[in-house]
Amino acid sequence: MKLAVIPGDGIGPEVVAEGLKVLSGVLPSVQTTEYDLGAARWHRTGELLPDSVLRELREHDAILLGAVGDPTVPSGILERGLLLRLRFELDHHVNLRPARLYPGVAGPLAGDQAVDMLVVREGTEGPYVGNGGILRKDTPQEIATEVSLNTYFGVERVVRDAFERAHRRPRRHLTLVHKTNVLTHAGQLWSRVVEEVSMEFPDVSVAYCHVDAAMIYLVTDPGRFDVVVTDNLFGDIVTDLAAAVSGGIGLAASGNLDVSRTNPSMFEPVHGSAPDIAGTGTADPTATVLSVALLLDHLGLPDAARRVEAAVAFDLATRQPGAVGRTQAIGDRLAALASS
Ligand SMILES: NC(=O)c1ccc[n+]([C@@H]2O[C@H](COP(=O)([O-])OP(=O)(O)OC[C@H]3O[C@@H](n4cnc5c(N)ncnc54)[C@H](O)[C@@H]3O)[C@@H](O)[C@H]2O)c1
Ligand SMILES: CC(C)[C@H](C(=O)O)[C@@H](O)C(=O)O
Ligand SMILES: [Mg+2]
Repeated sequence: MKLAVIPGDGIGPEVVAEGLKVLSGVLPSVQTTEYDLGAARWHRTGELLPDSVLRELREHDAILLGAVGDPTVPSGILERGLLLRLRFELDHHVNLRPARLYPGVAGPLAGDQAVDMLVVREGTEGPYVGNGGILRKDTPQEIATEVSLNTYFGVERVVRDAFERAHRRPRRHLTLVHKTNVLTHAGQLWSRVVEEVSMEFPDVSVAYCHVDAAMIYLVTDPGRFDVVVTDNLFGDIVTDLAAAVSGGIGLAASGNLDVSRTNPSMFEPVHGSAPDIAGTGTADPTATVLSVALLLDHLGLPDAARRVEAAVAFDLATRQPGAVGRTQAIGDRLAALASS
């Protein structure tokens, strides 16, 4: 298995080091190649993602990424020019983001709320495509637009993937999260496609929820969600809240998948480079380790994936309440548990 590794910025390299410890424990044959991409390279050379590097990345079976983004680089340069360029060039149209409250983890919600959901976020369309611009810049008449792109092709393939995943889960329930009462053009397309594809999955029950109300239910009644399918921007926001109600952003994993397998898929924690804690050794590497489990599943190694998840479950169930974790200590423990 040839894995490209992009540690990136801030806590990215810290959590990726622990993810790789766990991965090499369960899959000793893994061959890794590290790519120096991110703020340091941009400062040094002005490069974000050279075409030659992109070509090399395509030769790998998968990519593991830490995080990108740095306070010394103008906002959006690394995010658009590196991270989103990777997702778009490699056609990562399904952004898989599970959120599960593990036993023993103290979530912020009152009572014993169960959280076990899978957000299937569209990854290559929506307002993320950069469709827009600025007119009359730096004048009082300035106009900025970001036009959300939604194609039948793009919506259908992610909705279909979400139904297939819902069909394989015990609860077989799918919720479309959107804002069809206001974004009527895109909303009609998403609703119609969900209705159409649902005909092929009669065993999957379907619900609809406006995104604003979904924020209420994520806090008051998260158990109502099983698979959630949504667009790129709503999915970004929904998954940070889903992470928060599942014990924190330090536990939230993701996979950016090219379901057709034409290009390597990319696995990364949901969180960013966390400049506020970078270098303190306190970043939780669990999100990266759970992203490694998603990677193993994607590569057809479910036994190894389950061992990694079981290691995380055991670690979370036995962590000292309130103790601030140390990145390396958590990684060492997870690596030992997963490979024992
Ligand atoms: N996939 C990515 O590479 C990605 C994702 C989100 C944000 N970003 C970028 O990261 C930078 C910082 O963004 P932000 O502050 O909005 O979001 P962030 O996710 O980096 O941090 C939000 C909060 O969560 C905490 N946090 C994040 N990861 C943690 C971990 N593993 N363990 C413990 N605490 C953790 C941080 O300390 C911070 O308080 C920005 O440049 C942003 O664009 C990148
Ligand atoms: C950094 C940014 C481009 C990215 C996104 O919006 O997708 C991040 O927030 C994420 O959730 O992976
Ligand atoms: Mg995000």
